[in-house]
Amino acid sequence: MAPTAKQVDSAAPDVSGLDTAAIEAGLPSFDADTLAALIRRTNHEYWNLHAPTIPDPVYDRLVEGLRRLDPAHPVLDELGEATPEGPVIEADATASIPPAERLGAPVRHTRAMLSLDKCYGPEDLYSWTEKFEGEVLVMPKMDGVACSLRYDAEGKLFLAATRGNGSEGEDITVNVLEVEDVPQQLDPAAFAELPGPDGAAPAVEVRGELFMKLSVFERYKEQYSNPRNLTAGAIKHKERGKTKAYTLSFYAYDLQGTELPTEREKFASLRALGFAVEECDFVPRGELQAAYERWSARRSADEIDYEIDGVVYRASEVAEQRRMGETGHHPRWSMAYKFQGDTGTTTLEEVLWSVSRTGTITPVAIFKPIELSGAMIARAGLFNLNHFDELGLTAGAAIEVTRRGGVIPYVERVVTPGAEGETFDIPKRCPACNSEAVRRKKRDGEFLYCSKPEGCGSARLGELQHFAKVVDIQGFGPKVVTQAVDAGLLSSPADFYTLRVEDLEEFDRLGRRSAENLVAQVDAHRRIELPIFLQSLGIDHLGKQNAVLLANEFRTLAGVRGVSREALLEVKGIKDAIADALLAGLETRAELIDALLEHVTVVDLPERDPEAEAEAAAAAAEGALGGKTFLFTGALEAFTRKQAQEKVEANGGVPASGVSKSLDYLVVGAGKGAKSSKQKKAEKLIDGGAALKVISEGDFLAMIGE
Ligand SMILES: NC(=O)c1ccc[n+]([C@@H]2O[C@H](COP(=O)([O-])OP(=O)(O)OC[C@H]3O[C@@H](n4cnc5c(N)ncnc54)[C@H](O)[C@@H]3O)[C@@H](O)[C@H]2O)c1
Ligand SMILES: [Zn+2]
Repeated sequence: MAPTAKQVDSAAPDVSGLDTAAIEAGLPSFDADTLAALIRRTNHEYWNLHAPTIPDPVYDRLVEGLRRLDPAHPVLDELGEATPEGPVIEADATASIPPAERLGAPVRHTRAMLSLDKCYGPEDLYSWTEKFEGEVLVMPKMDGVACSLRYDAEGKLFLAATRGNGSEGEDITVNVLEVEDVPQQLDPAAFAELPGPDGAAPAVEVRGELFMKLSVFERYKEQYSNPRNLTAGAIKHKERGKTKAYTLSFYAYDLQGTELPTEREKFASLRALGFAVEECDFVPRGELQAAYERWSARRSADEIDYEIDGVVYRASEVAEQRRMGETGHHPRWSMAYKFQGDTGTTTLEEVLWSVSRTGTITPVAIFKPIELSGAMIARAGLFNLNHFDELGLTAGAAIEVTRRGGVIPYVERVVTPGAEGETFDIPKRCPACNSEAVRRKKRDGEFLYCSKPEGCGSARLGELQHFAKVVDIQGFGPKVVTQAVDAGLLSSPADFYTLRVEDLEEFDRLGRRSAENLVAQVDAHRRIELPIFLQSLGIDHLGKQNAVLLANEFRTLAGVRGVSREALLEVKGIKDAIADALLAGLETRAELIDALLEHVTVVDLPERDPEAEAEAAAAAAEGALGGKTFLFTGALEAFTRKQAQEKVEANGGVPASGVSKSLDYLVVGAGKGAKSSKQKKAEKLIDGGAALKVISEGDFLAMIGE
């Protein structure tokens, strides 16, 4: 027995609880079944409930993800609206049924109304336009309800149908007759001139979008969430005579059934036939991205009276369209470039130059954090030098930022330049290794490169991992560090301290939980003991042993930084060559040290007290803690709990597991926080006469002579 729909559903993964953030985080790792289940769920929410729960760009990524993993998946044919109940009527056969009798009936389109292929940036757009010859048509991507209109041999409208699921739509003819924008009779002169196939009369089909102007929607905006939903409701109204009052509009974007050779001629004909074609343009190839940006700017500035969610490009030559053909999903000769989620305006603070492992030096805009499509964004890569030059960034400029594909932060344009007009220069040298920086032309624009990428990239990866390892920031294996470097998030060890959950969770197979752990790890290491700090810098000859030696000798970071060659040579074990290497290393790392100090506190050693040192040395020799028991409580600052226990054991003491009368010392951490229950219990015992002592972290360190 074939499984019923219900059984199939219960076998599908449960995705009902996933919200936008969870979906975005999981996208890179979802399998085909999960993607399919999510697409089914969000389709239903969007088309049937008219209540989408995720932004369109995220939905589009789900579809794209599934198309990549399993192009033949049945869910990909289920996109769109559910077909209404009842026997399906062929489009041509509707002509013999009075429109009023077929309102709401399912209608089979003569040719499927396909979806559109999507691109998310200038790279995809330009590589698509390289696939054909001739002019490119650019139109707004209207956010309304797709509609097919069919005219008979006299040029009279006999059918209007929705797109539905692409192959079958819904009859809306009687209602469309109430839409003034839709001609019921084509202009006879223009119609007579249309070239039909092989000299026959053309069977004209006009496709376009029914929509409601924003100025009209004003009247309804209290009761309806958006003009598209209201348009859908108005055009499918089951009661006669109700549609007219909504004053819907129609944008014609496709004329079929004629032998016109170009889109230019088709659009001229549409106008002559009586359609009010909104703006559309034939744009030189070099200006396709600019056309997108112009529509985006006009939309942000409220200069257009209808909702659009992107622009649509189309190869104008019909011969090229035929050559390219279509997939089951979309024509290959058209491309939608959709606006990406929210757009926001913020203030540009700085431009950093981030060096990838392979030596590409990319400008990164740093701006005042803004929330876009549910995430806080504070930086955006600037793609290539052409984009950087075109933007004309100045410090303090108001910039418009989007998330491409609903995810990737992108600086669209400068809204107003900064008051001071301070510009940003393209660096002459690689910020990572100081080798010369060179400009090179590639297919998709000009880029900046480090002239010595061999040493540059791998050396920096090593430096970053060395830092994380020495400071004991866990979780930053080569995979994570590599991705962070490639994303422009990490180029110096100081950058660990500015990593944010939102950035990391985008990484391959990472997810929110792990991203949070990584950031927590970094946060837990904002106090670094001097010897560890010195060792973390990755200076030649400044390994663990010499770091401890220098720290013990010079006590403070300032002391180490200001050390003279003579003073260094007086330290036992430090010879000429090593002293020189250390001094040179400290100098080249000066910037790094300063950058780190903006995020971390280096715990210096206490000032030297020769007497105490002698005592401590003597005590250490016989085991300073003499078999006493120690327990630690509260937030320890100078060492971890594990290190504390090791110190107890190394100095002849015994770590205890709880507060009791037999405990000798309770060591209270120097970190802030409420009194612990251990400390309260210990104080009670002391009040009751126990010999137990409560001491500070510092007292403990003094006992063991540190
Ligand atoms: N957020 C969600 O949960 C959710 C769920 C399902 C669908 N959606 C959204 O619904 C939309 C429908 O998806 P799709 O892939 O079927 O459509 P699409 O995005 O591929 O666009 C195709 C449609 O664009 C319209 N269009 C507007 N202007 C046009 C022009 N100038 N030229 C050609 N076509 C033009 C046509 O009606 C056509 O049917 C998408 O935007 C998708 O993101 C969202
Ligand atoms: Zn370099």
